[in-house]
Amino acid sequence: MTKKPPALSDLRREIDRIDEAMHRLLMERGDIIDTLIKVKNTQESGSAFRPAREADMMRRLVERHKGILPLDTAESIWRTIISTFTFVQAPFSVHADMTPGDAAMRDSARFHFGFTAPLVTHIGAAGAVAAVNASKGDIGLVPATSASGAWWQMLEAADAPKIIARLPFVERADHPAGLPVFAISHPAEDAIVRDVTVWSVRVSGWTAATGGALGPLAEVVAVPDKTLDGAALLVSVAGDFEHVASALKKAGVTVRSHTLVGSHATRYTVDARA
Ligand SMILES: O=C(O)C(=O)C[C@]1(C(=O)O)C=C[C@@H](O)C=C1
Repeated sequence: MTKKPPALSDLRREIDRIDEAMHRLLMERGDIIDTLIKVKNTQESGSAFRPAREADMMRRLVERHKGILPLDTAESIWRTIISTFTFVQAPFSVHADMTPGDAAMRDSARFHFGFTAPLVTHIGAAGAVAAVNASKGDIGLVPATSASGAWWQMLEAADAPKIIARLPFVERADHPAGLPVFAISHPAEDAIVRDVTVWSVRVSGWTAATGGALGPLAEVVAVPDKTLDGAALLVSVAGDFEHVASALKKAGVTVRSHTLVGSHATRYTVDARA
C-alpha cells in the first residue's frame, strides 16, 4: 500500500513553524550581538568586521550545506545576516571602486555587505582608499587582480588602512558575485589574520615575463613605476616574502623596497555546480 502524501495545509503549517522558528532565532542572535558589543568593545575600535571569523563561518556553512536550496542562496542569506549584524554593532559605509564595471562591483558589495550599509561609489581605487583612510570604520572594496595605478602605495604608512580580506570568502567558478576584491579598512588588532600577506613592492628590471617566473609562489598585480624605470607590484604570498624576493632576484629583478600593506585568510575554493 502506498503512503498517502501529506495534505498541503499540513505542509504549510510546517513551513509556518519553521519560518517562525528561524525568525525567533534571528532575533535571539540579535540579543547575543547586543551583549557581544559590550564584550568586544566595538565602539572603541570603530569597526566590528572580523574577516577571519567570517571566513571560518562561511567555510563551515559550505561544508554542512546540502539539499535543494542552492548554495548561492544559503551563502547570500548568511552574508546578509552577518554583515547586517556587523553594521548594527558599528555603522559603516562601503566605498567601492567601480572601475571593473558597475554591475560586477555593485553585486560584490551588496552580496558581501548587504543593503543596510550605504554603498559609496568611486571611479578608481585611490578615491575609495582615501575615503576609508578619512573614516574610522568604513570598508573599501577594490579589484584584487587588476589595477590602473599603484593604489596600494597609499597603504604603506603605519597608520594607513590595510587589506584585511579577500572576497568572496568561498570561491567557485560560477559564484554569483565572484569578482575578486580586496576589503580595506583601518584594522582592529584582532581583525588581522596573516595566512596570506600582501606587499607593496617597488622593483626595477621588471618585464611581463617576470610575473610568470613567480609561478604559484605568489599572485602579482603590476603597474609601471616610471620614477624607478620598473614596476610597482602588489604581491600576495602564502609563505615567506623572502622566497618571492629570491625568485625575483633569480629572474633578474631588483627589489627596491617591500612594505606590508595587509593580509588575509587562506583562500578557499569549492567546485562549481555540477
Ligand atoms: O564574532 C564577532 O566578532 C561578531 O561581531 C559577530 C559577527 C556575526 O554576526 O556572526 C559579526 C561581525 C564579525 O565580522 C564576525 C561575526
